[in-house]
Amino acid sequence: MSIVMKAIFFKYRNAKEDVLKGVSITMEQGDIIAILGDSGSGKSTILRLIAGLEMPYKGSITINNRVIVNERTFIPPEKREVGMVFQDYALFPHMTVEKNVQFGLGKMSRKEKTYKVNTVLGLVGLDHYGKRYPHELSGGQQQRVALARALAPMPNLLLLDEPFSNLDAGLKEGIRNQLKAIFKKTNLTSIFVTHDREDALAIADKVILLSDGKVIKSGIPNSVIY
Ligand SMILES: Nc1ncnc2c1ncn2[C@@H]1O[C@H](COP(=O)(O)OP(=O)(O)OP(=O)(O)O)[C@@H](O)[C@H]1O
Repeated sequence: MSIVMKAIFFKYRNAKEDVLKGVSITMEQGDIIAILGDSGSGKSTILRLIAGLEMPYKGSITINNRVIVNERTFIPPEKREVGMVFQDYALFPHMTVEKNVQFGLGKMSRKEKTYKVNTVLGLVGLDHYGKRYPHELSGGQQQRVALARALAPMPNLLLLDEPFSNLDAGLKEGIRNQLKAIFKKTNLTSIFVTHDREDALAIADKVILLSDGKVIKSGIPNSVIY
């Protein structure tokens, strides 16, 4: 899954200024990309555009050489096979872990669903937690359930918005390493947004430094962050 964003310009309705001012990013299959930047620099907006929740007024995005958006094309979010994990990873409190993960799997037999749910729970190290409810889990475990839920439909691309924001320092390091291992094992292309240089250094293959809606630097973590 390679993704190419080319000269993207974007403005929110009712806003005066462009939020993205000619953003170009290239990602290769299996890459873990970190978008690093200050609050308000436009990081989440990039994810929203890739997911299809917003539309640029100029530029194009292609996934595996297929145009998903340009002046003439707009592939709707549900047809993009893109998974997303949001900042607050809201799990459904009244559903067990299994049911939470199953949510969004669409049409398939019960047997198939059970297989998928068990596979992804195994992947995130929560094999025996399927029958628990979210409030019976730690913050880090809840975050892993959210990740399992996003992985279950086997997306081509996973977008993560500040996935570590609600974790304390101790938990964070463990989860970062686990995430990296899962992504490498599945060869999943992933993009995560963070304002924390440590996160980017620890997990990314490539870092995109964003400032005021523009990419000001990109490359391997050590060449971008010091
Ligand atoms: N729905 C919206 N309507 C108008 N302006 C918006 C909307 N969402 C975001 N913005 C503005 O767009 C800019 C970029 O927001 P974005 O959420 O992409 O930044 P960010 O880098 O992810 O910030 P943070 O790290 O604080 O989440 C900000 O100035 C924000 O106020």
